[in-house]
Amino acid sequence: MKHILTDIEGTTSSISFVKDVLFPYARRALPGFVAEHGHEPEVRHWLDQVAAENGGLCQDAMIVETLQGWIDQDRKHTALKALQGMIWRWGYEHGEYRAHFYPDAAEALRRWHAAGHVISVYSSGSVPAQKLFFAHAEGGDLSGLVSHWFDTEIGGKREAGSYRCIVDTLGVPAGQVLFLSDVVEELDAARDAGLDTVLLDRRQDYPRPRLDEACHGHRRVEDFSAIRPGT
Ligand SMILES: CSCCC(=O)C(=O)COP(=O)(O)O
Ligand SMILES: [Mg+2]
Repeated sequence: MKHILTDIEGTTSSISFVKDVLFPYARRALPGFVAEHGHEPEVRHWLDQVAAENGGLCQDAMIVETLQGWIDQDRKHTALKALQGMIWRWGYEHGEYRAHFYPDAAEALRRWHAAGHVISVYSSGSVPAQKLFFAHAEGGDLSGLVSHWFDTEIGGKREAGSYRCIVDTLGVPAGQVLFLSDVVEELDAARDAGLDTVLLDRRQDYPRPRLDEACHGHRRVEDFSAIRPGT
């Protein structure tokens, strides 16, 4: 059976949900979260990393400002993603929002799982954030469909080495893994590592279709119903 490795934002779920709901929520909650939890070792570890990487920022207010700037720039920094995940937990658990999934994606993930395909996730969102996202999916908990979770602690999504590490962890030949993403550079890296690839080019996220050379030779689909994982 084929292993399916999927991205989240722009692939299973809309970019707008992440940019217009999750990011602003984290941006607003960040100062209060750092004031309340900044002394906890798990939080302090990431705050100190941000401080050290930015010339030794000495006040939490400066770290918060740096992190808010990164949210505005959509930086996929591991420390920011870890802290965002901790903040989003409260919002999910208190019903502030549910994670958006395109119906075709939720349906295909259920069908592929039932058919025996192994499903894994690779997203810039931290692993705890990914698990929350799937557990609080709009149409019901999807977390039980996923066997393995990967984030940027394994490496950047545009680096072939990350996909080699993922394939090693999965313990299957690279050619048996199908990677789904909306970002061509991520698919290029996965293909360099020997994975099969499909580009998600959803009209809701990318109003102008990416055709021909913009697809870099990756198979292009507009939703999950057109994907056949094979055997
Ligand atoms: C799953 S957590 C919310 C998504 C997120 O923070 C993010 O950066 C998503 O990036 P992706 O790699 O899934 O495109
Ligand atoms: Mg994406």
